[in-house]
Amino acid sequence: MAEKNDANATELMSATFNPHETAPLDVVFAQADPSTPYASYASSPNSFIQSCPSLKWGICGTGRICNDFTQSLKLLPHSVPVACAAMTSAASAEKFGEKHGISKCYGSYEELSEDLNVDIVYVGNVHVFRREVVEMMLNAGKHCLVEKPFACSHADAKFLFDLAAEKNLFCSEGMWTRYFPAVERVREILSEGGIGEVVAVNSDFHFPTNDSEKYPDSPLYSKKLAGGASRYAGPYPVAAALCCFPAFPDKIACAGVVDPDLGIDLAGSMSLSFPSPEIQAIDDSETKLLQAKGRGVASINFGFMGESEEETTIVGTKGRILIHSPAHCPTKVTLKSKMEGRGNTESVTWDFPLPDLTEDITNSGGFYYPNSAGLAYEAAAIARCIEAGKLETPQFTKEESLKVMEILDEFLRQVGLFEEEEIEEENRK
Ligand SMILES: NC(=O)C1=CN([C@@H]2O[C@H](COP(=O)(O)OP(=O)(O)OC[C@H]3O[C@@H](n4cnc5c(N)ncnc54)[C@H](OP(=O)(O)O)[C@@H]3O)[C@@H](O)[C@H]2O)C=CC1
Ligand SMILES: O=C1OC[C@@H](O)[C@H](O)[C@H]1O
Repeated sequence: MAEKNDANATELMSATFNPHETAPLDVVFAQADPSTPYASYASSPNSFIQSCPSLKWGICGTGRICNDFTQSLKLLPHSVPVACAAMTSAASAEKFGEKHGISKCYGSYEELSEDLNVDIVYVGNVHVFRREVVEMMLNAGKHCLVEKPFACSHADAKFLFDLAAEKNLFCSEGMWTRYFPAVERVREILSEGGIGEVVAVNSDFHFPTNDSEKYPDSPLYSKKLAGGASRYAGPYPVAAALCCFPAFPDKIACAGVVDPDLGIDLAGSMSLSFPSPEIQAIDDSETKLLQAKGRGVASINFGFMGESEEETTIVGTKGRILIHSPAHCPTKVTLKSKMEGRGNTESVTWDFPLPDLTEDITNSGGFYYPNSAGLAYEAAAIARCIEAGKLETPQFTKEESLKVMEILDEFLRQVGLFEEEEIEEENRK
């Protein structure tokens, strides 16, 4: 295997950006197409996240991911959390507000929805309440960024996206992976045909929860709160597969480990096959393959019972891409281009370091979850989209969210856990 220091890679690596440099940027993002933020990273790295337009955020929930998202906003001078709300206690909202310098702290989500100063609500409480909370925010005229999983069923997700469209509001699932420059780079390689036609994707995400959560008194293990590995970890590898294949899978074969007492899935695996949306085959003279575009397989697995390497590999007719661990929030990508002879590749790696933390972030306790500073990429992209009048982001569309939900529904159905009516009923309690 040859290691190549590709000129492009060197250029990108030396373009490691410092988010604390003053952004000279009135111009770059005024001109930037919100669909190509990666290009902005490459051409003007020091202002990649800093120069996004202003947006006033309301934070719905005061748990761990809400902490991390709010901390990440501190990297964006123009995106400001102006209000927060807790459903479990007003004291929790006060404590959260004090920690993050947010003056409006509400003891109910209704009050947050009525705050006229809030442009967009980050919905980061447990997902079993998605339908009622997002519906409330949309009905109050708020744009919404909704943590993954977007909802607890495809039906609920469709209902909420339709409502957002009817109200002409931005609404998106927080599939933050897609906004990492490393993933933007992957999409660029794919669209340039850098690995030929994609034929397979392998993606895993197992994180251990029994050492960090009170077992079993955590929402992760609660059937009533829609716990289970497929909803907490599953969206990432499913979305990784969908990033590479445009069609909906024609076959979904699932297996899972279900805890009979808890009634939730502790681990799962899925084999997906994707049909070809284009009937004509491509006669690729280099690979001597007759390959139908978009046809391939994905193998994904996820769980709560151990810690996996957490990588995504995308295999193409002319090479492969490795999204290094942690693949759901990656900073490193390797392209292995196929050379003559089996097993021979030429490899080039790109690093996209996370933004440095501000003192404010460090002094207020930093982050709970790995690489959460990268949530700033998502927040910045959304601010750009909203300013451009877009109702979703090109990085992760509503259509893709709906596909993820449909596949997760199917997983739960095949392992005997999907009771649509029961979940919907729970949502409304
Ligand atoms: N993108 C990412 O990297 C991550 C996303 N997530 C997603 O974010 C969501 C929340 O996860 P996380 O922050 O880790 O969860 P936490 O347990 O830290 O917080 C959950 C919040 O949900 C609300 N809640 C309401 N009822 C309950 C209940 N009975 N038990 C516990 N919480 C309750 C509370 O809201 P309140 O504060 O309003 O009272 C609480 O703060 C999940 O949907 C998860 O999938 C989680 C981790 C990382
Ligand atoms: O989305 C997530 O859910 C579970 C977490 O442990 C993980 O780090 C996170 O990104």
